[in-house]
Amino acid sequence: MREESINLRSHGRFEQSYSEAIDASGKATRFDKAGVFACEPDGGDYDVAPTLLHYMSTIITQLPPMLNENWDAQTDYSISNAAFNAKLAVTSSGGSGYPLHIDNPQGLTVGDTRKLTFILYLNPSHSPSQGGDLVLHLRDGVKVSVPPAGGSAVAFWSDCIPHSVMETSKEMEGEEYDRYAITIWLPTDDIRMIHDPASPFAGLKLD
Ligand SMILES: O=C(O)CCC(=O)C(=O)O
Ligand SMILES: [Fe+2]
Repeated sequence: MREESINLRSHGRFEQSYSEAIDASGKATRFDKAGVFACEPDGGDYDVAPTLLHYMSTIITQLPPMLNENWDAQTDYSISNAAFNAKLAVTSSGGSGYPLHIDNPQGLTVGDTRKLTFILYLNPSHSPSQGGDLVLHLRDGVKVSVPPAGGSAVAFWSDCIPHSVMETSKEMEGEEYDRYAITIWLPTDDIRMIHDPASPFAGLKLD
């Protein structure tokens, strides 16, 4: 899938990636993420990236029912397989990263029902010295680092888990060190689960 991602890139399918910062009044401002480029693969990419598209459709159809059968009555997150969005992102080698953010900070105020962020890393030759770890900022200052090693996958709540991507190493430049990841966001069918104050992760802040 890394090869397919590189081929999509050489077909000009990646664009500068941006994020939104939310100020105290709740207003969102866009800013570019330096050295990060993204592509939203769709059916038209099938010829170039068939494995990626099969993978995406397998996650979208199989992950929600697998998760949903495990919830109990109090915590039924009702992950949906009716809709999704997916993004292939490359974070360039040589010092690029993502600032601390929450994927779905605004939630229902902007009609965003994304609940689960699922990421698969496409970096089979990753070594720890390349940097680019995903860092999840949990309660009580607990931070969990996930190296973006090929084949590793991580999932977290889109509406409440602050996370960042550490800079890729400035000493290791070159295409072979570019950090590829595919992210799939799954919404919930139960909108009460978005920014649910009863969630054990409610109220985590970006600091
Ligand atoms: O690639 C990663 O590890 C995280 C990406 C991310 O945070 C995002 O796309 O919102
Ligand atoms: Fe994110």
